[in-house]
Amino acid sequence: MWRRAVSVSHFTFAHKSIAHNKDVCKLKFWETFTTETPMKEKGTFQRDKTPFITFVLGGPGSGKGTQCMKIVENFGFTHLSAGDLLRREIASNSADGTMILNTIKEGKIVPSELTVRLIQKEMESSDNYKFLIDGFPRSEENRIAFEQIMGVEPDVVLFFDCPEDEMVKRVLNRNQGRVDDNIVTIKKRLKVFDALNLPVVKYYMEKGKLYKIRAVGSVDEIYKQVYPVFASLNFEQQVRE
Ligand SMILES: Nc1ncnc2c1ncn2[C@@H]1O[C@H](COP(=O)(O)OP(=O)(O)OP(=O)(O)O)[C@@H](O)[C@H]1O
Ligand SMILES: O=c1ccn([C@@H]2O[C@H](COP(=O)(O)O)[C@@H](O)[C@H]2O)c(=O)[nH]1
Ligand SMILES: [Mg+2]
Repeated sequence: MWRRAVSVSHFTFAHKSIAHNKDVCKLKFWETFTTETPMKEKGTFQRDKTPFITFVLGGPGSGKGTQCMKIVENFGFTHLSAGDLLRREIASNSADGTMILNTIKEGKIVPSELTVRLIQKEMESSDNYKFLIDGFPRSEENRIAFEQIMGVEPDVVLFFDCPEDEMVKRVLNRNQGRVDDNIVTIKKRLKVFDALNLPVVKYYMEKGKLYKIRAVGSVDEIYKQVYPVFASLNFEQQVRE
């Protein structure tokens, strides 16, 4: 099992509060939004090098992917977008492709074990040890499955807090041909986010691992809040010419 090498307890600007407090405890609704099946077995992730894992959370269109690209450039992380891994499964006509496509179209959550196995495969085949896991965990089920299968927890959790009207505007303007970038699915994704993802945000806030980023303004303005989180960890930065 991987063991933690870097403690986050020395961070100087811990998270204080989250928006939508009234919405964070709606776990009982999870069955409405997920195609979850029970976990079959517990396991642990075997690898030589201790990983440094950052979960990147936030609603649809909050700018997770955009900010991850900048973190990769400055700090040499490997970016694993759970949504991209699932879309790759669809594109490769895998056995689960149709189920994944239908789940994404409905804005629901793909069974945890499937997503965790995709992330696990990418992490285990990577030479890197620093990972940004973008758009995961989407629910407490996801979080628990990751911990059980991988045997590790994240070191840092970023939460991009963005007003709904701004998220909707960004998603509708994204123009990347995604099947879920339409107003009907966006409304469903926002409901799922409130009901299932915010409890995960709350969990990591209570664990002292959460960094809430106010995700409004320009990309660079937002990144000014993100940069110090990683700079404070003394990662050797990539020098770009
Ligand atoms: N600060 C910003 N201001 C305006 N537009 C932005 C900003 N950040 C990102 N965008 C744009 O908004 C859209 C959504 O951003 P992005 O794909 O990074 O969000 P995301 O959180 O990864 O969304 P999803 O969860 O749907 O994958 C993109 O078209 C991106 O270029
Ligand atoms: O862990 C995950 C991540 C994503 N999904 C499904 O994919 C879409 C799109 O995800 P993005 O992060 O916005 O790219 C999401 O709405 C879910 O349907 C998932 O099930 N589990
Ligand atoms: Mg994204």
